[in-house]
Amino acid sequence: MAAGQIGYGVPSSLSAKVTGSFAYLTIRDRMPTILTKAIDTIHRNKNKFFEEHGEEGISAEKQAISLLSKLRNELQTDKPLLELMDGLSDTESWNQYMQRQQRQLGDQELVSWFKSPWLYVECYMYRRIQEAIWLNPPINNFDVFNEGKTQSFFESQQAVMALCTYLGDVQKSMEKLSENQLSEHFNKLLQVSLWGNKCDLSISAGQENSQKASPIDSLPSLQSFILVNDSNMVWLTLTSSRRPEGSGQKTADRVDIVLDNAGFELVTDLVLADFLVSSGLVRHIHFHGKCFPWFVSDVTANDFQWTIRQTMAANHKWMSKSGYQWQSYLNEGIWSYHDHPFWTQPHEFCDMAADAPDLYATLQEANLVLFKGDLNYRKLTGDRAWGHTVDFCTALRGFEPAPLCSLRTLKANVQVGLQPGQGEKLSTQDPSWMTNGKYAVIQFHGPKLE
Ligand SMILES: O=P(O)(O)OC[C@H]1O[C@](O)(CO)[C@@H](O)[C@@H]1O
Ligand SMILES: [Mn+2]
Repeated sequence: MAAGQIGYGVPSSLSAKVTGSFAYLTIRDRMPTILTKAIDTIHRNKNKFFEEHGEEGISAEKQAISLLSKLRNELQTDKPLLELMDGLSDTESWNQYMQRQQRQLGDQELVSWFKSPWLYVECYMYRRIQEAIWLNPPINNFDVFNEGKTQSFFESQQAVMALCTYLGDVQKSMEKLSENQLSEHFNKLLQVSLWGNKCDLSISAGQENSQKASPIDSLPSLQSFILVNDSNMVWLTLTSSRRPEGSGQKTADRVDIVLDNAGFELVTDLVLADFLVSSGLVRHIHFHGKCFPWFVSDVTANDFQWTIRQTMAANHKWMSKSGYQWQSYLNEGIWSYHDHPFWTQPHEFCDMAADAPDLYATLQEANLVLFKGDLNYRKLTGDRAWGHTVDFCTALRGFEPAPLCSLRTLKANVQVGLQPGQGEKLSTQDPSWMTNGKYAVIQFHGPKLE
């Protein structure tokens, strides 16, 4: 077996054990910065807590800050990870996962920030942030990342208006569109949703990272940065799901979108979902979001509802029209929002069938599952040191609930399914191609259709 492999053909997890690696730099530099910002945000909201809850609010603020400072110190001094203490519904499962990690490490050393898999410890940090909040009523509903998410939405208003206007125009002429025109619009909106993923707040450690230009106009110049483009397979999957065979019925029953970030990215996902439904390509959309604030900018139920309300309230005809349309899709059950604790756990997706069989069964009902973003890609591939030419299917290790597609800009050093030599060429041209968010993939796995 080659060095760094845990079983036949399965490479080891990325981790900060490799000094100087992206994982190492993230844990050493970016994660403490995120914790410092969370502490600062709580502190800045002190007056609000006092106004709302009096002295109790102030002491909860102090206590939450002290837990987060302690967490930052544990991280920076590579202390062993600690069991969660908050007794919530997912606590036991997190603590069991820690035992699992410990068994893999053996009894020579303890599970710790710089020794354990990067995916695991990064997820664990967000769960510990949440523990610090949950343990401190009356501020236990506070979202430390809310300000950044709402700011990113407001700063992208120009782009959102341009996108909603484009959608409105397409919808006006929808009846007259040829199959080719429909597929062109589909490709554009798929790519807008792809590049929407450039705008997450975690890669920039919470720095402003919004979209200002018109998203449709930017597409041609971004085309050459798409390293794998399986959009044709996605289109064929949608159009061949028109069931039953030969009946002339034109609609795939369900597409699931596993959401990533709030702000501009979420709007691009909603616009794509609106197009899929209003064009008659798809009957239902299930959105999957997070149960609590996660990886700085990820969508929670609160962000999802807030975004739709803001879009409805916009002082722009096409934007507010879109917002009202989205709300009515939700009211009519054409769209629905779901969350499941598995999305805020550290597991690789190949574990889903065993560890969250109910969620796996839900995804099996979809004709297509779209996975947005970098973290979902890391979980799809297990965040492992795969060679670039390894098949996507191999890296999925049996995770195939339904035809699936990852829409991801590259922000972590795992990328499979490239052509021989493609990775090497990119490394020469742009050494940070895997982490600078400039490149992207539309990577599909499912039955190959003609
Ligand atoms: O929002 P996305 O696309 O999942 O990106 C988040 C990514 O940013 C990072 O936090 C950057 O380190 C990665 O850990 C993570 O994969
Ligand atoms: Mn994210």
